[in-house]
Amino acid sequence: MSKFSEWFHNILEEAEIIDTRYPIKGMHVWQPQGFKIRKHTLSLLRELLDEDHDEVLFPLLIPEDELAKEAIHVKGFEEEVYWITHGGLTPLNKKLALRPTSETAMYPMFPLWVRSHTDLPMRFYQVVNTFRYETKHTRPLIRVREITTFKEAHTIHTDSEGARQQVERAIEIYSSFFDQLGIPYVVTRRPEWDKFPGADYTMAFDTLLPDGKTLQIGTVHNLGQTFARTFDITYETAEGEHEYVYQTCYGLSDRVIASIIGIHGDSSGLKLPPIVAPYQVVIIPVLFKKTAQEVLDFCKQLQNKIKKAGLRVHLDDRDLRAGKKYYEWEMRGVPLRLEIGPRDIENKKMVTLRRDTMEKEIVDYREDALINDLNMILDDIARNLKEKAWENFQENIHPAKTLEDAKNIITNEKGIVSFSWCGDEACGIEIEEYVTVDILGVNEEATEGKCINCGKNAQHVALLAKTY
Ligand SMILES: Nc1ncnc2c1ncn2[C@@H]1O[C@H](COS(=O)(=O)NC(=O)[C@@H](N)CS)[C@@H](O)[C@H]1O
Ligand SMILES: [Mg+2]
Ligand SMILES: [Zn+2]
Repeated sequence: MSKFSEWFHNILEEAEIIDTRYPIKGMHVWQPQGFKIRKHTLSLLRELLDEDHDEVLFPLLIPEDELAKEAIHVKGFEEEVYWITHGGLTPLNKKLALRPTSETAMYPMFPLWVRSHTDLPMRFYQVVNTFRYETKHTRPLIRVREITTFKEAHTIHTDSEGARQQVERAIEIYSSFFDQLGIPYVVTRRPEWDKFPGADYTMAFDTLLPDGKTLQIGTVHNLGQTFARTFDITYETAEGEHEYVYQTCYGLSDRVIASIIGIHGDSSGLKLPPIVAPYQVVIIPVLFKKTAQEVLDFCKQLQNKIKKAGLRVHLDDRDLRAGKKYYEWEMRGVPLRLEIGPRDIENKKMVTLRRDTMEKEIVDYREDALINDLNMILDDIARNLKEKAWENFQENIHPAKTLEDAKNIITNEKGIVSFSWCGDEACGIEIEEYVTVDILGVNEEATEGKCINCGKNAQHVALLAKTY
């Protein structure tokens, strides 16, 4: 996968995921196949969030003075904000920002919603497009200027313990989400110098793409009371006092879909986890002159049976060579293919091809157990995709004893380097400069050992990697 970037761009085009020919850099079109994958990914995410969040929808535009209120936050975004300056031919007396994220759209409204401690906790999320004028190299789904699939959650709590617990809860939700997609990840606390602008601390999910670079696929921020003070979000305590609230926010984006494609894909194309596949099963009838009608009739009722059981199934009865059909559905990543010919019907057999292993099998066609048999295979495909992805991920985490080791690993193998770190900012910046990549953060406390750079006692096991 040394040519991962080329492979990635090709498969987006060939599998008709998105069309990057839209005439604005960093903004792309979701085509039907990609849109379906996105739709199924989002329905899985909503299922997880709807447990204890309420979905809302805020305006896209943010008044300039609201955006500017939180100094650190606006500093972090001032180079990335798109502005609206006119309504038709009329210049606006107040510029309007396109949301880069929605803290400054939502938080001016929260004082109108939050009155008493009995109103809390509140947990909202929205799935919207956000806009960031990314100056670094844009890449489809990975670093875009219109983030079309931005899920942002924003929660409000009476005390810091509530916010801390919500951060843990968000990490559980994201872990379950990525686990169901078979995407491996490491969770770290971002270094002070790389946290979300305005946050007390940032927890981040990083995965690894086949070119050995990590991709930040989700972040959870503990905002403390910073935004509450800026936007005057207070609640009345049981004792009739007024206290500032504590907040968290956590976000995911199109990068989740980039990871599904990039991590599970292979040289034949997409390999989709059944849970997000537009078609989970494709039926290919093997047609000969004499028996074509009989086979087609059989496959039609097979398709109806599978559809009725709630599986997404497609019958490809086009007048095309079978081999052409096999190539296409393998490229589009359909998890399971059934090939049905006249002899199979006679012998009560069917030929299955699993996209994850590319293994063909002749299995019994068991009329009454068919749906169960198919679900067993699909579940096994999901499990196998996840296992293979985690194996590969873990193989690419390398411990480094010295800075030299770290630099060599990053230069030769890329991947993720784990090392002992004192946790001191100046030392951390020195390490980043020497190894010329980012410290992802710390993900567990170190008990013994010396800092890889300054020799002081190590406080943490830290990770570093070349990132997107
Ligand atoms: N230009 C971009 N293209 C694609 N995904 C992006 C881009 N910028 C950020 N993301 C993704 O969006 C996630 C959330 O963005 S963020 O800035 O870290 N956090 C927020 O905006 C907070 N308001 C939480 S919702 C990031 O973890 C990253 O996965
Ligand atoms: Mg950014
Ligand atoms: Zn150190």
